[in-house]
Amino acid sequence: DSLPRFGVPLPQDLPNAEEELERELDNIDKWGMDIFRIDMLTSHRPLTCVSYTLFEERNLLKSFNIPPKTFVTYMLNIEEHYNKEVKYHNQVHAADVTHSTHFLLCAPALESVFTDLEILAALFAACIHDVRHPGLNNQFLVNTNSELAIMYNDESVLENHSLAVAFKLLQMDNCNMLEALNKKAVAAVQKMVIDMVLATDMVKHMSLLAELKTMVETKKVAGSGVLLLDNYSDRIQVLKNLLHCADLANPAKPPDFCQQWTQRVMGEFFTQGDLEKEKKMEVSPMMDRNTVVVEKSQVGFIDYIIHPLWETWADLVYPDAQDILMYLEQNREYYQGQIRDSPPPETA
Ligand SMILES: O[C@@H](CN1CCOCC1)Cn1nccc1-c1ccc(OC(F)F)c(OC2CCCC2)c1
Ligand SMILES: [Mg+2]
Ligand SMILES: [Zn+2]
Repeated sequence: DSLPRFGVPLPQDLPNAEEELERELDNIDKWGMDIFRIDMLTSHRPLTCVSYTLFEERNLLKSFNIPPKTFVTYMLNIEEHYNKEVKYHNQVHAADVTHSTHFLLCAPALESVFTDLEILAALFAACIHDVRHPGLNNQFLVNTNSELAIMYNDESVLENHSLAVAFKLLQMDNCNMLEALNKKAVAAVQKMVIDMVLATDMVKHMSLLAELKTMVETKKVAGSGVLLLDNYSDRIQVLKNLLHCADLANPAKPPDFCQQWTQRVMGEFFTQGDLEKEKKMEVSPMMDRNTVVVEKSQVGFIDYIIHPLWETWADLVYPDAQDILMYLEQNREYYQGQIRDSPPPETA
């Protein structure tokens, strides 16, 4: 039983789904790839389709003797363990972050900087980084003394849970995509994946950004312009920031994608806010559907979190991320313009 061409069976009711999907996947090396259309064309299995396409394109299945059937079985299993009812932290977000991770790894400034093992670890981390996300944030799980918060002693609860689930699923029948790697390589991948996924916890944001800024100030560059990273600590620090950037890339995407992501995340946040109200808890900031001004929140999010992070990343890989910064500034202007009675843009 051979695998379908893109790893996943396509919807029967769409006559030319395969050629439509091929057309979308032709953009896999572009920032503007339409992950929402790929979600539709794959009957909501974008993660398996995108990860399979990327691993094939990067020749990682052959390099690490990963049987394609095992890879697809594991990824479909991981995809099943993303929660379809959750509006933002579902398999479409995971596929988007995996694609963004791939794109950022393609930066000329990072050319031949990372080994195939490190690239495998980064893509794997992106695929699994939010698996089994309940659509509730760490603070809520801690405040409600949830099973998960108790299990992980209130520390990076969601991130620890996603990692544990991902490595547990690896042990299921015909799912161990790392079976051909030697013990040392498996241990190295596992450590890198743990370090990267734990770094996606937003509480780590400020310290991660501070380290990135220091790295930019002291960055060593080879004659060819590629980054010189000669120890694990520097290498994993760049990979942690790369995944964190990919996780926080929505405001740096083309406007219509940015706006779709905003709708999804507000849907998830308001659902949590409603639950907090129901439980007579204090409603979290940005989660009260009766008081949040979405456009203002997005401008603040971009100004205080997203732009500082992406500006620093763009410095690190200069001049590679300039068009990403352009989308970010475009989206900021859009939201600023949407704020009622906001001052008109200065005329030139
Ligand atoms: O929660 C966010 C950071 N906190 C920092 C403290 O203040 C509240 C927001 C980051 N985060 N974590 C998970 C998902 C997201 C997250 C991802 C895309 C978001 O917006 C858009 F790009 F789609 C997003 O927007 C929220 C709502 C308005 C402003 C922030 C949030
Ligand atoms: Mg997360
Ligand atoms: Zn995420």
